[in-house]
Amino acid sequence: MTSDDERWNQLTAWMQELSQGQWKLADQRVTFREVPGAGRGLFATQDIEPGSTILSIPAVTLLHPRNIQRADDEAQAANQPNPLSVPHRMLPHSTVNKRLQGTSAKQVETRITTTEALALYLTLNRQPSTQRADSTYSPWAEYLNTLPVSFRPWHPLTWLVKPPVDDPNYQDWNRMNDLAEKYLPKTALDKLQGVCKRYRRHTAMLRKGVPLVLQEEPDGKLERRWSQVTEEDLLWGWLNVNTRTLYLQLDMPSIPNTAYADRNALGGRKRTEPDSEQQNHSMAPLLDLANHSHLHMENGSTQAEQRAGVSRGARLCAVHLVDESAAISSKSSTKSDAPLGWRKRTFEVCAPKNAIIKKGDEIVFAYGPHSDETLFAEYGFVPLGGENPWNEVVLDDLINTAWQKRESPAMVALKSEVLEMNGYLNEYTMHAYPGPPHPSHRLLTALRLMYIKVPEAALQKYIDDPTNKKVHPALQAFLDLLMGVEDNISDENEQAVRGCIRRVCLEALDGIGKKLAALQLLHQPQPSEHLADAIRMVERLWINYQTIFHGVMQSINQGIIF
Ligand SMILES: C[S@@+](CC[C@H](N)C(=O)[O-])C[C@H]1O[C@@H](n2cnc3c(N)ncnc32)[C@H](O)[C@@H]1O
Repeated sequence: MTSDDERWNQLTAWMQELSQGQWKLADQRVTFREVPGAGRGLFATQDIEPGSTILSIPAVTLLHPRNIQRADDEAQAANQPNPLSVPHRMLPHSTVNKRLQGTSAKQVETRITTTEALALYLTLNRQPSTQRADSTYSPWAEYLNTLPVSFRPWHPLTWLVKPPVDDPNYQDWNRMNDLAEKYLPKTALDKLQGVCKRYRRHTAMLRKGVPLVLQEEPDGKLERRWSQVTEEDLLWGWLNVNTRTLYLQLDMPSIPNTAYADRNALGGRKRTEPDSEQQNHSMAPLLDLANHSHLHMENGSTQAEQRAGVSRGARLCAVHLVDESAAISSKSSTKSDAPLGWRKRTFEVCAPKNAIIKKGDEIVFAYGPHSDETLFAEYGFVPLGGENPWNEVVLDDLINTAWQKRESPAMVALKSEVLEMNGYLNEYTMHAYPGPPHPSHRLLTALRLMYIKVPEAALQKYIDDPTNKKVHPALQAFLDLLMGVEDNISDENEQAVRGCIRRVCLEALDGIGKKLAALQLLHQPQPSEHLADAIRMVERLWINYQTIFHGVMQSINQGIIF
C-alpha cells in the first residue's frame, strides 16, 4: 500500500519530469502534513521572508480541459491514445460564438462545461478497485493518486445522496440525512440543497452526453468503463472538482445560449449562472493541499489570529496568477513580459508582505470571502470559534414572520413593494465583523420602513408614481434616509427598530438553545465517530450564530449606534 509520503514523492518527481527539470522540489519551500480536523495541509520547510515566493506550479501540470486535449493529442501522436479521456467533442468550446454557428445540433447536445469535463475526467479515471484515481492511462496519474479517497461520509453533500446498500456508510446514512433535514439551520439546508441540485444537473449532462457520443463514435474501452461508472464515482469526481479547483483564466468564452446541451430540459443553464467561473477553472496539483483560512494578515498577526489561537501557526498567503516563465524563474528577478496565454498561465503562492513565515507554519489562503454556511455546503467544514469575519446569519424568515404578526397583509405587501423598488427587500443579515457586531444596512433600512406609520393610500400613490414629488412626510423621511440625507427617521422610529432587533436576537437565541439541546441528545446512544463529527459540524454552525446574536444584543445594550 502506497503511503502519503510515497505519493508526495511520486507527485513531485512527476512535476519535475513534466516541467523538464525547470521546476524543482528543492526550489519550493513547502511540504505536507496531516492537520487535525482538516485532512492534509502545506507547511513551510524554512523561514520565509515577507513577500517572497513559496511555491510555484508548472502550467503543464494543471488539470483543465485545454491541457487534457493537449495531452490527448500528444498521446495520439505517439500512438498511445488515452481511451479514458473525455471525448473531445464533449469538451467545452474554446472558440468564440461566431465559430459555433456551423455546429450541428448533435455536436451541441454533447457539449459540456469545464466543471463537468473535469468531473467526467476524474470519474473515468477513478480506479474502482483501489478507490483511488490512479489510472494507468492518464498522464495525471501521480496527481490523481493524491486526491481524497472518498468524500463519504464527511462531506455534507453525501448526506443527501443515498449510498448503495453495500457501502460501509449505508447504516449511518439515514441518521446523516436526518441530521441534514431536521437539524441544520434552514438557510444552511437551502445552500446544501442548492449544491445538490447543481451536482445532479451536472451529472445528468454527463449521463446524457457520454451515451450520445458512444452512439455516434463507438469506443469499446470507453463504453466498458462508462458501464462500470457508479453514482459514487460521479459523486467523488464532482466533489473533487467542487472542493479543489481554482479560478484560472483559460480564455474560454462564456457558455453561449445555443452551444450547450439541453438547457431547459435539465433545469437549464440560465444566464445568471457564473458562466465564466464554470468555464475557467483548473485543478492544481500540490497547491490543492493548501487549506483555507480567513485570517487577515495586514499587519502581521492580527487580534483575530491571536484570539483564534492559531497556535498551529497558520500563515495566510496569497495565490497569484502568473506567467509560468516568471514563476519558474522566480529565483532570478527578471519577470517575463511575454503575453499571458493560457499555456503559460499558472499559480504562484507568495508570503504575506508584512509577516515572516516561520519554518513549520501552515501555508493557508482564503478560498474566498465565504460565510460558514458556504464553507459547510461547498467544502465540508465549519470554522471553529465564530471567528470567520465573513460569517453572517440570514434572517429573512424571522423578520418577515415578525412583520406579518405586526401589520396587516395589505400593509406588508405595500411596504414590501417599496423595499423591492429600492432594492432592499430580503437578504436581511447580522454580522459579528467588522466589530461591533451589527445588523446589516439592508436589515436596518427595512426595519425603519416597517416601523414608520404611513397610510396605505400614501404608499400606493408612491408605488404608482415614484417621481411624484408630493409624498407623505413619513415616507419622505424614509426616502431621505435612502438618499443619505438623514441618518435615521426619528428617535421614536430608531427605538422601535432597536427593540425589534433585540426581540429577534432573543427569539433566535432561544431557538438555538433548543436546537443545541436536541443535537446533544443525538450523542446518546454514542454515535459512530463519523456521525459524531457530523453532529459537531452542525452544532458549530449554530454556535457561531449564537456568537453573532449575543454580539448584536450586546451592541444594543451598550447603546452602540448602527
Ligand atoms: C483544496 S482541499 C485542501 C487540502 C485537504 N485538506 C486535503 O487533505 O486534501 C479542500 C478541503 O480541505 C479541507 N479544509 C480546507 N480548509 C480547512 C479548514 N480551515 N478547516 C477544516 N478543513 C479544511 C476541506 O475538507 C476542504 O474540502
